[in-house]
Amino acid sequence: MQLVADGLAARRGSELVFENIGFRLGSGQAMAVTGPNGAGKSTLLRVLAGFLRPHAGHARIEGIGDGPAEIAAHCHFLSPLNAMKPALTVRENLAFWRGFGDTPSLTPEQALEKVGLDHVIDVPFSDLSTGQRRRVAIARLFVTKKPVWLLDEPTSGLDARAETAFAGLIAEHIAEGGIAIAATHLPIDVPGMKRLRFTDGADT
Ligand SMILES: Nc1ncnc2c1ncn2[C@@H]1O[C@H](COP(=O)(O)OP(=O)(O)OP(=O)(O)O)[C@@H](O)[C@H]1O
Repeated sequence: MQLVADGLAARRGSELVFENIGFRLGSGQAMAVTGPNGAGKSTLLRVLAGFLRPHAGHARIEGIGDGPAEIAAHCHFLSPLNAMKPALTVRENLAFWRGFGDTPSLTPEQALEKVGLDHVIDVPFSDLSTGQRRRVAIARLFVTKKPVWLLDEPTSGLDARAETAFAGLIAEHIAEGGIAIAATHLPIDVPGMKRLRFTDGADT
């Protein structure tokens, strides 16, 4: 499996955010996307996930198909907003996401163990701390299995220990043949991680 971007350009409103972005990531590879605020890192992830139509170029997962629906079905998108319902408990939120995907994987209990948070399983999401919310959002990556992880500022709000643990989870995911792309301002210590740097304006 390969995630391929060819000559990608994206607009937000009338603004050209970036152009001419190309890369190829195979199974077992991870890439960090870095650059200043507003450079287009989140926009790139949204284009890759199929949420935004590129202005030019295209993205595809070779071996799967290149339609936006096929790509979306094979990607987890971890947004800074966490995508959890505040009034539901952690268990209920993770059970919802587990039922939502095509390929259920770990149970909510097992996924929470991955992020060291099994003790909050029956707590409403709204009662968690910022870092705990982020860790529950990370646990979502494990309740359904998808080979491509698109991670927008995944370690924001995490303490140093949780940051290291999450780098280990990414390393585990790619060792099992997955692909991960993280838009980040904070270094993520995954051995062999590739880099794509956006400069102010748009090019690499
Ligand atoms: N929903 C939106 N509607 C219109 N313009 C947007 C929208 N979201 C982002 N933009 C614009 O697109 C450009 C790129 O934003 P993007 O969020 O991709 O940057 P980023 O590199 O992820 O920034 P940050 O480091 O602050 O997260 C910015 O100029 C921003 O103002």
